[in-house]
Amino acid sequence: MIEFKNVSKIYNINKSPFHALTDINLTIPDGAIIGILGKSGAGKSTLLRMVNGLITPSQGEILVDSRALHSLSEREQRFMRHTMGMVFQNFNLFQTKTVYQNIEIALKAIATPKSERKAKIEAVLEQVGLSSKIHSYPQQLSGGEKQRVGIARALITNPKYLLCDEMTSALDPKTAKEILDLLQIIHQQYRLTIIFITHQIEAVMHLCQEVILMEQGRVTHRSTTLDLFLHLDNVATSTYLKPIVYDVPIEHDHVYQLIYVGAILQEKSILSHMIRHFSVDVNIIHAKILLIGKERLGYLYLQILGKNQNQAISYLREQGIIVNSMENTRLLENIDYAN
Ligand SMILES: Nc1ncnc2c1ncn2[C@@H]1O[C@H](COP(=O)(O)OP(=O)(O)OP(=O)(O)O)[C@@H](O)[C@H]1O
Repeated sequence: MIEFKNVSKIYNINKSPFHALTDINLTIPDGAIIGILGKSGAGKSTLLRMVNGLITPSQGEILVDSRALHSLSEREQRFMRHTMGMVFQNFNLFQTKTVYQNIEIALKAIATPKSERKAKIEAVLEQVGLSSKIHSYPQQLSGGEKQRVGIARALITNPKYLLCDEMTSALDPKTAKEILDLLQIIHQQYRLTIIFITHQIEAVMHLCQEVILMEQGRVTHRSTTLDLFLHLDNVATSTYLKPIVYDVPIEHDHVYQLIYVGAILQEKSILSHMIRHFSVDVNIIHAKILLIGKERLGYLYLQILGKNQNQAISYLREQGIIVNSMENTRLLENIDYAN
């Protein structure tokens, strides 16, 4: 388990203090697969690098498996670092070394006897689907393959924690998805704790059960990923997430946003029932289905007209559907696309 207790980090920039992290309190339980999401400069990398002691806090403390990092001797810190694998956006591979040699470096660091290295490296390369590239150099590999080497190098020391720093940000969407699928398999197989920092919400939606949002050095939200999208309107810092859901201007009156999990609308014929029973007119403005892990989350924008409009909406809510009025929403004007 990893715990942050009142952790702050102050950098000195041109002799002025700069608060990169402010009063972070977090617990990351063993076996979690957790996404830390925020815009560039939010403090994600600083936070991640504190977990393995690469950056020390200015205030507060970090506990790994109930032991405060700052209280560890140098030898103990080295040992603790070996329980943590790290994967980077830019792969951090030695260009003049082969795939085999790049991974061997990690084994040398923990003094694995030479006689044991070959079998371990072959096994981990098979695991990440890269056996055929064992003697290739990084420049002979695609981005996805380089990241597989990065993952293999992180896994070879049997870490308990996997720290992922924007690891899919340099990859095209299809390759990124393949890498995330691989991480999921690794997570299931080894029950690793995975901390995945990113500014890509799509990666979090695909991989992470839980999400932490960061803004300007603070944690502003934590929930399951599904809950984040069920209640996006309640999340103060979600303006740059909203285009995922709201990508059309809503110019009509009496438009409501319906949010529901799974296929409940079709299975229970809810809309047909509502239209018949309450004699309302319904126009579909926009519809979208998001995949959160294996769960389907539906967003439906409906114009609902008629004198029984309010009863119809109450009925939808009784069926477990979240209904938000889009009245007075100036959607596109409010969206901050920069991230
Ligand atoms: N060594 C440093 N010295 C001074 N300022 C720093 C240092 N490292 C980071 N910062 C500043 O701290 C803030 C947080 O940086 P950090 O890299 O943790 O953010 P991030 O969310 O990971 O951003 P990105 O997604 O762009 O990597 C930024 O404003 C950055 O400029």
